[in-house]
Amino acid sequence: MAAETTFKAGLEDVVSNTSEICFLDGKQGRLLYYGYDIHDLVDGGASFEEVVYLLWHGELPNQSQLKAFTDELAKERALDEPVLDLLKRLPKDANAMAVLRTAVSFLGLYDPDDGDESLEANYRKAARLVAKIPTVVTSFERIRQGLEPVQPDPSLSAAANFFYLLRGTKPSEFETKAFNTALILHADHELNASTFSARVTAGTLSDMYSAITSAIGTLKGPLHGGANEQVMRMLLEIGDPAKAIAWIDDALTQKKKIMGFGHRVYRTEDPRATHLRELSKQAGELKGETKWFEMSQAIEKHMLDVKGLHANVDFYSASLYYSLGIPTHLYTPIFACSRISGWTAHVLEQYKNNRLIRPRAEYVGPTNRTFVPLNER
Ligand SMILES: CC(=O)SCCNC(=O)CCNC(=O)[C@H](O)C(C)(C)COP(=O)(O)OP(=O)(O)OC[C@H]1O[C@@H](n2cnc3c(N)ncnc32)[C@H](O)[C@@H]1OP(=O)(O)O
Ligand SMILES: O=C([O-])CC(=O)C(=O)O
Repeated sequence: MAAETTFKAGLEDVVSNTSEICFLDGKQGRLLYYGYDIHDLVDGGASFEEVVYLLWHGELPNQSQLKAFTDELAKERALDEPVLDLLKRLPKDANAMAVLRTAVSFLGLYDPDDGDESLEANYRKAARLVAKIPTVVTSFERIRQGLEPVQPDPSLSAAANFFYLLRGTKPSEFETKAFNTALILHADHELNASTFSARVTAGTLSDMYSAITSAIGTLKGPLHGGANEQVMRMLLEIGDPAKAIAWIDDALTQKKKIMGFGHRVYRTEDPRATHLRELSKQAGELKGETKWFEMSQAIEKHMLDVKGLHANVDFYSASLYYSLGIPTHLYTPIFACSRISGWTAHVLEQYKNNRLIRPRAEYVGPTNRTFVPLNER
């Protein structure tokens, strides 16, 4: 049937809304949050909390604004008893992203602002989500390991607190700095699939928790946030840097996608990979085990040579997190611990200037068929 509008597979390059939050230049490899280049935020020593504030308010906080904001976030980190109870009752071998999706949906029922759809209430819900998601991720991991969840430490930054909740001990300066950088780099990325899905849900004027639950389910897939875990599984399967090229060639011959490569928007180096590559190198050196970094580098070079594809954000985050001693199945939940800042920023922006998001499909099925009653078929 004649299409009323042009069909673009995967909505490639289709512009769905205006946004002030994130500027992405796929040709130049530039990524800006509210006009600030991520390289400047990282090299200038910004904290993840400053970036969250920027994404929600469009301006960097001054010192007293930042103090009030970090205090607000730190106060909201602990989980209510029913949520901890739920985590204890879930199957111990459940997928960590499925647990997060379930727990976030459940958290909404206990939010004191549940049912209040004012913008002020939605900012408070956003703060609770940013604060509590790392607690959900780490608490379930400890429960899974047969350990008691740890109480959040309000004196620690978001980055340091994550390790504290996971291990019960404070992280090193390098671990905190590396993780803070990873959190900043994953915070927002314009209309990626999970953010789009959050905006579609918010666009029906459904609530914040529904929008974020949609986003978590979307991030989980291996073509999106789930790729970082698949990258590490690939590196572990290869096992030896000397075997990497043959492994990749074999996978490419079988028309398999190599996880951590390619991007819908970037046609050059993903600017986030620049930092993650360096952090992965440093983390490997500090650990005295550089093989995962070396293997990653060999694969990166080969993929560029034979396929012209660059590493994306998920590629070097894998070997970085591995060298930081983080279990592989937590890599995608960690992505969510950061991206929750961008998701909530986009949901708030959607609420402020809402229009239902409802594209069209180009119909390619049959038409004008004659109905035959059941007893005649
Ligand atoms: C946080 C993030 O979401 S970053 C992305 C994380 N995802 C991954 O790393 C998974 C691996 N990468 C991919 O699957 C893709 O590159 C995506 C999903 C990121 C982008 O997909 P699209 O924009 O739809 O590109 P598409 O899949 O059509 O690829 C275009 C061509 O490049 C090839 N290609 C793209 N990525 C890869 C890859 N990782 N390995 C091998 N070939 C690839 C495709 O096979 C296709 O080739 P063809 O034209 O000969 O058929
Ligand atoms: O923008 C995208 O399509 C995927 C991505 O890199 C991200 O979500 O960080």
